[in-house]
Amino acid sequence: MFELSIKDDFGAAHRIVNYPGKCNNLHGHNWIVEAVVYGKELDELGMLVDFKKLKKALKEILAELDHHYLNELPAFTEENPSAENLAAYIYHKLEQHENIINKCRVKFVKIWETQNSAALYYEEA
Ligand SMILES: Nc1nc2c(c(=O)[nH]1)N=C([C@H](O)[C@H](O)COP(=O)(O)OP(=O)(O)OP(=O)(O)O)CN2
Ligand SMILES: [Zn+2]
Repeated sequence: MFELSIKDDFGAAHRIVNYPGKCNNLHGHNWIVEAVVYGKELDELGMLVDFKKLKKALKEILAELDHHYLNELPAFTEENPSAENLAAYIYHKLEQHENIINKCRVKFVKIWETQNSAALYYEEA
């Protein structure tokens, strides 16, 4: 089995609705996102999936979040844009991306909200 890991980041505003503290207020983060994919079969170039394609896929997904007020996006009007929900959102977008689907599986998405706090989303195989 082979695993590939990439990282990217985005900056946005959010609030955690009903949070009993300051995170209920509008504030921002520079989130750092790590995505790990895995698979068995390499292509004729000896690659699971080209890092360029993998990074492009993640960048496209993060571009829809970057410099937005996350609570106003359709994905986060019903649930808070917490680190957990953001990690799950990115995971599901990535697994459906044309550069990923049929080439490899997403193992996890990990998102750092601050230097010291991160959430990781994965699904049982
Ligand atoms: N499990 C989670 N807990 C919290 C989340 C979250 O997404 N998942 N989010 C927040 C807030 O968004 C907050 O901005 C982050 O809080 P915190 O890690 O406490 O960051 P601070 O910079 O305020 O850290 P201090 O150590 O308090 O300075 C809260 N919790
Ligand atoms: Zn926050």
